Amino acid sequence: MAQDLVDGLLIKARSHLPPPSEPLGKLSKRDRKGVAVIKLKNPPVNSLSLEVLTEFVISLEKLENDKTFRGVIVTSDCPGIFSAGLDLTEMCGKSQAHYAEFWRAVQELWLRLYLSNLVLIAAINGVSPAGGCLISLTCDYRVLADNPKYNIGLNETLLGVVAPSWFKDTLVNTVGHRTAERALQLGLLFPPAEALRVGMVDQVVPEDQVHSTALSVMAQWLAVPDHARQLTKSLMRKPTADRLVKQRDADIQYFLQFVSRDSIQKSLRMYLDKLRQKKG
Ligand SMILES: CCCCC/C=C\C/C=C\CCC/C=C/C(=O)SCCNC(=O)CCNC(=O)[C@H](O)C(C)(C)COP(=O)(O)OP(=O)(O)OC[C@H]1O[C@@H](n2cnc3c(N)ncnc32)[C@H](O)[C@@H]1OP(=O)(O)O
Repeated sequence: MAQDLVDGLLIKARSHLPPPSEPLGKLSKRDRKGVAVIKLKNPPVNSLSLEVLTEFVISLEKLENDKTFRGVIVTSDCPGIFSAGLDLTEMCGKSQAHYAEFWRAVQELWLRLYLSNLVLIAAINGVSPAGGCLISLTCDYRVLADNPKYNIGLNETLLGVVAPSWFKDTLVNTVGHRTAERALQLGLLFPPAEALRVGMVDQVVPEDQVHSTALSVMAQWLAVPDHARQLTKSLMRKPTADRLVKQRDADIQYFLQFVSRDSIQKSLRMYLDKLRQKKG
């Protein structure tokens, strides 16, 4: 039955988007079904570039505004990779204006996801570090594929950077203070069994069952009247989101100051170089 709920929507980097005459949404078709699937598709690693962040926000907004939609499954189109997190090249060697625009887009996506009226289920079908993990943490429920390579966590400290307070809050609200503190300080990436044990994900299932499980879970969440579920979600999450909303500009200034430091730029370059040299 749950299969009837699904329809597709692909989020891709702008350069890969279909031409304007062929819009992303085939809303009439999806109208009848009520659930969309957002598949991140920015090969090779689904890094969250400014373009992807922007497209993601636009797509979510469309779905939020179309009252026939009640739920979204967030998943990946890149085999083995849910998302490699924020695109490191957006934070390296760019202008202050670019950093500000990028960070505002990161904030915007987080706010949209975290406060979404829709039911969001993450079908995590690949590795999910830092920003990738954050996206899943904003969802209402996380289903992770049982593959020992599919680590998940906020590993920012290993890059020499710091997860901002709202990343930290999102994790604390999911796994509790002590687990979050240890995970954040050590930059822990949890394999599936550990992720389940600490509550970073809600379910670990065989890889070929991630999507069907997400669908079943969606059906359960959609069985609750929307208004009651939405108000409850807002009660739980709005105080956390409001902390950022009240100081968005200050948060951007913090980010600018932090990311512009020579030492931080050096750390990020070294990390990127290490990733690139891995192949050679
Ligand atoms: C009190 C003071 C507080 C102050 C706080 C203020 C502000 C906060 C400041 C900063 C906050 C920053 C928050 C950051 C969040 C992030 O999300 S950072 C990103 C973290 N991501 C990672 O660590 C993952 C890195 N990638 C990998 O580990 C692997 O790539 C993989 C995802 C496991 C996939 O592995 P594999 O399939 O083997 O692919 P490759 O490693 O070969 O990668 C292919 C190409 O992709 C490039 N790449 C990988 N990840 C990224 C990325 N995140 N961004 C950009 N590019 C990436 C990689 O370099 C390869 O490129 P080439 O093909 O070699 O060119």
